[in-house]
Amino acid sequence: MIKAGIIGATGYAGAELARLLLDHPEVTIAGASSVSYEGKRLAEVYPAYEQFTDVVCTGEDEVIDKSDVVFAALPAGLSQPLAKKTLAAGKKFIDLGADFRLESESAYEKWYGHRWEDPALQAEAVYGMPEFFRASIKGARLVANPGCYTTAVPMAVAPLVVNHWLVDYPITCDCKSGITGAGRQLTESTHFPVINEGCHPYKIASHRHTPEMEQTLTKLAGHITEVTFVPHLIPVNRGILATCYMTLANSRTAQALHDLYRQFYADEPFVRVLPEGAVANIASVRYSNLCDVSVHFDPHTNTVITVSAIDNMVKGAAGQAIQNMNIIFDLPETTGLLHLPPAF
Ligand SMILES: NC(=O)C1=CN([C@@H]2O[C@H](COP(=O)(O)OP(=O)(O)OC[C@H]3O[C@@H](n4cnc5c(N)ncnc54)[C@H](OP(=O)(O)O)[C@@H]3O)[C@@H](O)[C@H]2O)C=CC1
Ligand SMILES: CC(=O)N[C@@H](CCC(=O)OP(=O)(O)O)C(=O)O
Repeated sequence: MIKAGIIGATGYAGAELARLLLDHPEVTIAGASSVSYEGKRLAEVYPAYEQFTDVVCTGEDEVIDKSDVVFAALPAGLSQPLAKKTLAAGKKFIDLGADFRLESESAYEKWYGHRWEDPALQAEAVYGMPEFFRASIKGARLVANPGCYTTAVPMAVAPLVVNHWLVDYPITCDCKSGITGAGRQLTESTHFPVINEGCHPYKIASHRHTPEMEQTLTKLAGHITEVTFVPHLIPVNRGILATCYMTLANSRTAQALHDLYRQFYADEPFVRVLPEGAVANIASVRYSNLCDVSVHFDPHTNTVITVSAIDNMVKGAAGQAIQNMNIIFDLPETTGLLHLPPAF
């Protein structure tokens, strides 16, 4: 069995990792860390886990000592020293935060306000989006797991970007997120009466996921690819919906667009390209590692509109991290991750 440790186990992403790892047939949870709840059982923090785990929250070093693979689900800036310690101890490190995602130190400093502590470690980190970068994840010691919006948007647009079917950049990305995307800490802007019955655009054209999306899409396209990204908070617990608008370089039929998407994702176990006429919806991917993608065409303006839906806690965080772990440990990629979403 693989011994997995979770640093930041009491946060939303850490707790979701625990839920999924408890269901993974090749893993035991060897340790979980918390500063606020040190000495408490994780099931005391999350009563839903009572009788499923006895794991007790400890300090970070104890988790690293006991684990073969360490997942970190911490606020930005805290993972760098932990990754160094974990790798020095001969173990693997998967970071759910942003400390190793950006390939430019100045971009990391600009958007996250921290410096790189060890450029060699940054150079070693691989970006953990299996659908696009699977080969580099195999054998990696340090994986930067993508953010939630930065998973949903590339999934929605990659077939068109990779095959150079688009004429117009930037790509317009209109995204919605469930409230768990903001983490467990209560803030004024995530308070129930503020969120409930609303739909709040925020950080319009100034969100820190913009450079991360552009980094991924630029790699896939082979040339600079920009996005105009507007996130919105909506009153649901889970889910990211990305609606992306793009202009085609040449006129294409709706059939050709569907064929392109179906072929591109044909071998991807977690991507469902929906039949023509169906529309991706966050309700249909809840609690699963699935990404639903639907493709739509407006012949009047030669605009293609694609919609992707993921669960931000699963494919947008903990599930994708476990998918990366499966690849690193040479397990079938779907191990412990094939959960059917509830129908309603
Ligand atoms: N929520 C989401 O949908 C997604 C989140 N992520 C990323 O995952 C990471 C965790 O996010 P999320 O779970 O939402 O955040 P939460 O705020 O819910 O949890 C943060 C965790 O970090 C711990 N923590 C906070 N400050 C410190 C500190 N100074 N030292 C040690 N531990 C600390 C907290 O533990 P305690 O108080 O118990 O010590 C808690 O376990 C972030 O980097 C986030 O960007 C990525 C994709 C999606
Ligand atoms: C709703 C909400 O607040 N979402 C978060 C993104 C969550 C995420 O993916 O976090 P990181 O990429 O920072 O790890 C935000 O907008 O910053």
